[in-house]
Amino acid sequence: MSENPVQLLLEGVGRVSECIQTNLSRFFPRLDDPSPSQPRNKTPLLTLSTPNHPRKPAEFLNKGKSSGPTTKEELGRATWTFLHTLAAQYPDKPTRQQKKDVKELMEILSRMYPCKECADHFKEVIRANPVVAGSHDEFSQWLCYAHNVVNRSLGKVVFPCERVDARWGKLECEQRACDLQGTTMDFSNGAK
Ligand SMILES: Cc1cc2nc3c(=O)[nH]c(=O)nc-3n(C[C@H](O)[C@H](O)[C@H](O)COP(=O)(O)OP(=O)(O)OC[C@H]3O[C@@H](n4cnc5c(N)ncnc54)[C@H](O)[C@@H]3O)c2cc1C
Repeated sequence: MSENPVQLLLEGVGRVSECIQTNLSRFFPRLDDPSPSQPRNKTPLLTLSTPNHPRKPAEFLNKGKSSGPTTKEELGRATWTFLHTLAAQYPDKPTRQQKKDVKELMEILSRMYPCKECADHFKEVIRANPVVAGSHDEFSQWLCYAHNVVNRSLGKVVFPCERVDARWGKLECEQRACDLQGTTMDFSNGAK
């Protein structure tokens, strides 16, 4: 038992909390319990973090990320990961529909990206540099260029686009099951 008064207080509150939870859980079974009739693990609904109980509250809700609202930077990194991974898997010979979809996706992003100043800036970026998506190489290079325009405007280092395929490989997926299928015949009438 610790002699530190704050520690003692926390331990006391922790015990009261566990007692309340044990009693409450008799009235409110956990939704994820596969069989209410079987004995369940006693996982408290709420835990306090003390040196003796080092569980972090809400850890399970937010794996690997500090709690709190998503920042502009986190959103940006996640979105670039999505976009560059999409480009890495974009087929060498995309279908007409895939070329149309990828352009529309960029347009939608420039209207609906959940950071208004970023969306407005991206609108200008794609207006000045229309999407080029006739092949995997074209689209991944265009995206790298567009990302660099954003990088420059934020005073960040410009990425060497000849290394884009090394940085953003295809998604790891058994037997390439995640690859987007393209076409071996191009019916696009030269549309890029
Ligand atoms: C469409 C869009 C518009 C944005 N507009 C703004 C804005 O106006 N204002 C603002 O503050 N933030 C904006 N952001 C967020 C910003 O771009 C960054 O994502 C954020 O600042 C975090 O930057 P970061 O340094 O962690 O790396 P990020 O720029 O997020 O890049 C992630 C990783 O991608 C790699 N990378 C970097 N450049 C390239 C490239 N050219 N090609 C390929 N890979 C590359 C690097 O390995 C890097 O670590 C925007 C994000 C998006 C998706």
